[in-house]
Amino acid sequence: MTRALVRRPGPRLPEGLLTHLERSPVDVDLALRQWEGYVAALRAEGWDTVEVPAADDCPDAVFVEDTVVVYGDLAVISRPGADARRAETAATEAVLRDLGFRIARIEAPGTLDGGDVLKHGGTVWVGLGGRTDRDGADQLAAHLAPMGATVVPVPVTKVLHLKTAVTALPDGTVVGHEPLVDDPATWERFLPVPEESGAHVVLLGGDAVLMAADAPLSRALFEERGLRVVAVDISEFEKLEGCVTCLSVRLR
Ligand SMILES: CN(C)C(=N)NCCC[C@H](N)C(=O)O
Repeated sequence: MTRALVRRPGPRLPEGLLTHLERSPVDVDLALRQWEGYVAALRAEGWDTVEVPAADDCPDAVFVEDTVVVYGDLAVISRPGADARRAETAATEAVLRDLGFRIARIEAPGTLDGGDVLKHGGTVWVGLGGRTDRDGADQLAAHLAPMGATVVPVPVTKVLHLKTAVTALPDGTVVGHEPLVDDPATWERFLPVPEESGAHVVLLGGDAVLMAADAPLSRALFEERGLRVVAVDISEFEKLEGCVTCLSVRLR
């Protein structure tokens, strides 16, 4: 079964944290319609979506990816690097527990955001930067080692999260917008993309990827490689340093 966690945006979305961008007005109604479009796109591709109850007091709760790292049947509940986001994890934990996942946690003083964790084929790259520290990465490595995963820490200095800089295509090629990637040589197969949001793909299964609608040149590159692209408009979330990966957690 293919399922994905999602979390509805709340009325305080425009107050979401910003680190690298200037604040610009966020249209809450448009954001909700865009979120519904995102969820509909997942469903149309065969994903059952499970809603973590909304957290209207937490402006950034819609970015559910940051609250957990799921690996097989294990859910490692994060300890977000931003204090303001710590309250978001409890509801994610409750939902995953109910779904039958084993639960582990990143404990204080370590910090780790799910957006800093890129998994592909048994390797787990963890971005060390403003949100995730060495202790958090070490704790994640200890939780995942019994499952055969290798954690590779990598620096993140130019953007918020590792997955703001890079994600992986279905064949493991890592895609990134070079000016925002600390060290493209980290990955044996690295494909530079011309747009910042072209660096963000959600793997939908097979050769299908979900990406933002505002990266047509990157989309064309992916299509030339034989990928089927589903594009969604997420402009209101991009204003808050979000991207397509942040809005869901795929459970396989
Ligand atoms: C891969 N990305 C970018 C994420 N997983 N999360 C984005 C969180 C954005 C939020 N305003 C914040 O600053 O926390």
